[in-house]
Amino acid sequence: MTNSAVAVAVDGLRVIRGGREVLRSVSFDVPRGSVTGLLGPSGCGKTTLMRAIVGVQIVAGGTVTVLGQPAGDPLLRDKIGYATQNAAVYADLTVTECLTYFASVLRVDDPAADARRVIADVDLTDHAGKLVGNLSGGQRGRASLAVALLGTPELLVLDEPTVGLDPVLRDDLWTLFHRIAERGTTLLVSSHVMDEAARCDRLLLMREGVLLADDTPEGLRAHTEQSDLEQAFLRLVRESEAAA
Ligand SMILES: Nc1ncnc2c1ncn2[C@@H]1O[C@H](COP(=O)(O)OP(=O)(O)OP(=O)(O)O)[C@@H](O)[C@H]1O
Repeated sequence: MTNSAVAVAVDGLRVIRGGREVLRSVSFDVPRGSVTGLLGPSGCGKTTLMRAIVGVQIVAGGTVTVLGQPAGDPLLRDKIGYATQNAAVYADLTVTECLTYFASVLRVDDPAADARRVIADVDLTDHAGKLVGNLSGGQRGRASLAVALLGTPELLVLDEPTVGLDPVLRDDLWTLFHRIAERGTTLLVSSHVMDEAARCDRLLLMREGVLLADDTPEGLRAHTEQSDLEQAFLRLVRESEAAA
C-alpha cells in the first residue's frame, strides 16, 4: 500500500497499562476509505488501541502514524472524529443545542445545518428537541456518535457504537458507516459482536493484546475454511494457542 492509500499505520505498538503489557507488538495498516472492524473479546485491548490512534494513550514502543502524521499531532485535531464508549454529551442541553454547540466549537461553516445533518444521520430527528438527560441509553449513545460525525473528519474512530442497540438501528448505523466511507472517510469501528464482522471491508481480530488476523471477511473465511466468521475467529484462536 502506498502512503497516500493508508489512513492509519501501526508498527510494533506496545502499551503497558496497570503494569501489564496490554498491546504486544501490534502492526497493521488501515486503508483509506474503508470500514475496518476491530473485533475481539472484552478486555483484549480494542479501546487501548483506539486511544493510541487518537493520540491519548502513553505508548511503551512502536509507532502510530495517522493521515501521515504521528498520532496526537495537533494537525490531526479536526481531522479525526472519536466516539468513546461513554456518552460525551451534556445532559442539560437538548440534542439540537448540544450538537450545535459542538459544531460551533469545531468552527464548521453552518453549525445549525451541520447539527441537523448529523442528528438525521443517527436517526434522532424525532428527539432533537429533547433534553439529552431524558434520552434512553441507546439514544444518548447515538447523540454522542453524532458529535463524532460533525464537520468533515477524514478518520472516524468509533468505540462500540452499536452496543445496546436493537437490530434495526444497528443495521441502519452500518449502512450509514458505509455511506460515510463512500465519501472517502476512513472508519475504524470496534465491536465484540462477531456478527458485525461481516459488515466490514476489513477485519482486525484481536485477542489478549495480540493481533490474530488482518484480513477481509472473505480472506478470513478462505484461510480458516469456515463460512461463519465466529467459527473462523475460534479457529484462529486455536491455531495461535497450538503455536504457543
Ligand atoms: N486505566 C487502566 N488501568 C489499568 N489497566 C487498564 C486500564 N484500562 C484498561 N486496562 C486493561 O487493559 C486491557 C485492555 O483494555 P481495553 O479497555 O483496551 O479492552 P477492550 O478490548 O476495549 O475491552 P471492552 O470490549 O470491554 O471495552 C484490559 O486488561 C484492561 O483491564
